[in-house]
Amino acid sequence: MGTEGATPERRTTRSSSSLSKPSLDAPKPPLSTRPSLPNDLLFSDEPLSIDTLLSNFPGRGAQVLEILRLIGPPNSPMLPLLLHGGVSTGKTSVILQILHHINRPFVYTSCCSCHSPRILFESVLNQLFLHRKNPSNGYLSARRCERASDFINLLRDALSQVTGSPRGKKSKLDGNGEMIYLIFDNVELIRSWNKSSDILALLFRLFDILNIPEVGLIYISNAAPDAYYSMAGSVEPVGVYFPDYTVDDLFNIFMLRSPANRKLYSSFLSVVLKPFFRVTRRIDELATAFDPLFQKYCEPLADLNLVPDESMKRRLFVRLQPHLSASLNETFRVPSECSFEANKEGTCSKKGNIRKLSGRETSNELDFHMSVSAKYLLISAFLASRNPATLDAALFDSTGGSNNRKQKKKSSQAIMDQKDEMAEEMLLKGPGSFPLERLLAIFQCITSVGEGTLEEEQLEDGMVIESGNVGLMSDVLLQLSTLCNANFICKSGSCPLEGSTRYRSTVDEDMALKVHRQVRDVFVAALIT
Ligand SMILES: Nc1ncnc2c1ncn2[C@@H]1O[C@H](COP(=O)(O)OP(=O)(O)OP(=O)(O)O)[C@@H](O)[C@H]1O
Repeated sequence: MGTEGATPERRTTRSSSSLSKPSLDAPKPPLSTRPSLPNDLLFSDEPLSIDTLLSNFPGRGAQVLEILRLIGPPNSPMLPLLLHGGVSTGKTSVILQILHHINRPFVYTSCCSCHSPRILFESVLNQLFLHRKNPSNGYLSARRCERASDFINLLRDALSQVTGSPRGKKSKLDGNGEMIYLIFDNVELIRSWNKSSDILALLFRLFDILNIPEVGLIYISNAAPDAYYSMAGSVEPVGVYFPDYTVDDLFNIFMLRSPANRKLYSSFLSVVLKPFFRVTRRIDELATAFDPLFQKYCEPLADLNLVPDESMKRRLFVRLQPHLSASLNETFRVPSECSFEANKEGTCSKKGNIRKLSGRETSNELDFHMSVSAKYLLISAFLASRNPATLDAALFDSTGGSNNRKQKKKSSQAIMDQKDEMAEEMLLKGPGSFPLERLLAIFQCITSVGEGTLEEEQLEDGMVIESGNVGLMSDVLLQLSTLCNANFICKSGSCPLEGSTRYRSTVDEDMALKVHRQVRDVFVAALIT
């Protein structure tokens, strides 16, 4: 039951005992699935102890404790939560194991397998109605839940049955209501659905719309909270950020999965982890690369229980080295292409959207054609998303940047220091949104600096694409719309105060650098890196 919306291979059936509070005499029937834990360590229906929970997630202690604090005791209402961070940072597995630990009922729906509002609505309702569509619970098999109003009505009915909260009345948590959590995973994918803003607005306003304190809402997203800030109702979700793992975190995470011989696996990790860390920090990608490499590493060993000494480690390493390079190339190549494909198709693939690369051996080639002004616009959007607006005055002058080369020489050290300080903060927050005016101002600034380069490129190409800055500016809105359609820039809702649309760059540093290499502007390079 309740597998719609969930990634099927991750879930097993949740037992009824795990769904009702231990204090209740008669356990309620199951509501949704107990997920099989993604690291395959825990399948037990017994609640997890806090120690087990924490030890299952190296590097996530702070997030686990923070979420537990925000969820609170069994009968206390909670504010909606938004768990956000990069791909494979443990958001889903952490929240599911937390619910296993606190042993409370929940409904889990992943937008990865929904594709449309109807499937999303029905996934939630199916879990709540135990897949029984019949007249007695008002959920008819012939009826498709297409409309938001139907969804809300049916959801209220189902929730009031589950929580004991009176239908249509504002209930007060008095210890009798059963707390239930609705989890919506990968909500960033909704942004590529039809009428995405309506459905996002509905989901993020459920707290206000339902007004049932026994319902806890938990959203999980790869995108940062301000992608949704205009969607939230009067109550904005409380954000919990899942940063990328450090190399030590990854070592501890992989040691959890280690085979019988921990010393052998540890010596293997000490060889492979650092080079791979420069290419990817994603656990799924690392695991895919490490499994065959570990087999290669062990091949010369007759006894797998052997504890390798230093000379043995060296021999194993030398033998592994060619496989290591090949595997590194493979890991580097495949996801970069996936990531680009995802962008090109305007889809936001679950595993291929955000790459945190620190490797610099990237090709200078873009596999597609883009006009010069589109390239500058893409770079401008990247800068606007990555740099706080407060730095603009320091980075770009009011003359449109024509004095920037000189100014940069004088104050580059101060600016770079300021940039360094802010870089870390920006990295933590993820790409920010910006208004059109700011994008145009940056665009104007960097195109006026890059005019010489532009002419060169036009001659190289053998045709005149645009003539100077005036030409660049004239079709900038057209280019913006093209970049939005190609998903290099996305609209991130409108500012409630100004009412104007805001944008966000979706490209990573690697892509921005490739584009920059094509326009070859020193000033831009200094800004990006
Ligand atoms: N700290 C950790 N310790 C052990 N395993 C982890 C940890 N973090 C993530 N994993 C494992 O990495 C894999 C991906 O985790 P998960 O799906 O929870 O990440 P996510 O942030 O929800 O990813 P996405 O954004 O793609 O949905 C799972 O197999 C999970 O068990």
